[in-house]
Amino acid sequence: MSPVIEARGLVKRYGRFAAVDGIDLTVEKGEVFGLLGPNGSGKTTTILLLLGLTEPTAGSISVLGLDPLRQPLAVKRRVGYLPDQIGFYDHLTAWENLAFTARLAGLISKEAQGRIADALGRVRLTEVAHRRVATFSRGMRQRLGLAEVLVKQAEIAILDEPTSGLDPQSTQELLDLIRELAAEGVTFVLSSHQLAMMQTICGRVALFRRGRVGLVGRVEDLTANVLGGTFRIEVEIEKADLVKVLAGVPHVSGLTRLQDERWRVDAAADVRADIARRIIGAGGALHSITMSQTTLDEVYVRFFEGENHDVAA
Ligand SMILES: Nc1ncnc2c1ncn2[C@@H]1O[C@H](COP(=O)(O)OP(=O)(O)OP(=O)(O)O)[C@@H](O)[C@H]1O
Repeated sequence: MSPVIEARGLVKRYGRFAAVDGIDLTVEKGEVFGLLGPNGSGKTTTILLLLGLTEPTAGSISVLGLDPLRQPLAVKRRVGYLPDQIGFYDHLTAWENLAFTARLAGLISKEAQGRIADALGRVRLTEVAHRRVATFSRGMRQRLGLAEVLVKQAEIAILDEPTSGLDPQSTQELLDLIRELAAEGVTFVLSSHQLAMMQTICGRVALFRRGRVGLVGRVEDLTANVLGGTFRIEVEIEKADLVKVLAGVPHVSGLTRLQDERWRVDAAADVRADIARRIIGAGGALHSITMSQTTLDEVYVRFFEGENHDVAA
């Protein structure tokens, strides 16, 4: 494991208000790491701290082994940042915008030409390379943002709401590109409220709550932590009392009646075979037994609903 981002005890205060209130974060090389949380929970402030765009009140940050505050230019050179509204020069073409990026990255012209052509090819913008960016759709702008990451060969890309406003196909294309680049070792930090998208792309996510990271981990692990069961099994039965049938079955953590004979079982393991055997053994009729994946959406809703229960570690 080689961490590319490490934050310890990070605090950012505005006056007496702590926008970031003691965050510890470790992101490994090649990870796709998600920042989630309600508006105002501190995600953007954390990103600004990582980029050296604002000064921490306390704590330490290391990005690619650099201190963003002391070495902001080195960090900017090696980290790509795509804010919600990516700022391109609209009156310039895609190619010209990337040429500008290349110049800032200190590339000589010949090397820049090759990289720009390759990057535009990878993000499928070759055909519109010489069109003004003002005419680009949001999906094209997002892809051009990733082309920038490619041109400067950024090792980390931080993307804010990368798929908001994109149609399903453009979303898919962007996510495929992110996956490809992550497989090549680029580390991604994504901040988004689109939970279903985050669940498909992020290896780990951090749930922010009032300036702190309440939970961090793989979605499956958060599920176990927040919902008490990783596996959700739906059972449709007849002529059996599921409450009695399941009494004492190992790994079962919850039972909810959804409709007359439809039940949901929460369990810490895949206990479908065991459940089926017991229902038949009790003389019941088993109409269906299916397992559904818990969504990040449910984890999120339950986590923030549970403010008073304080499920956070
Ligand atoms: N420059 C500032 N001065 C004062 N307060 C600020 C400043 N920047 C951010 N804040 C406050 O810090 C808190 C955290 O803001 P931040 O933008 O980090 O939240 P966020 O999680 O990114 O929210 P969103 O999901 O809306 O992007 C908010 O209450 C915000 O009002």
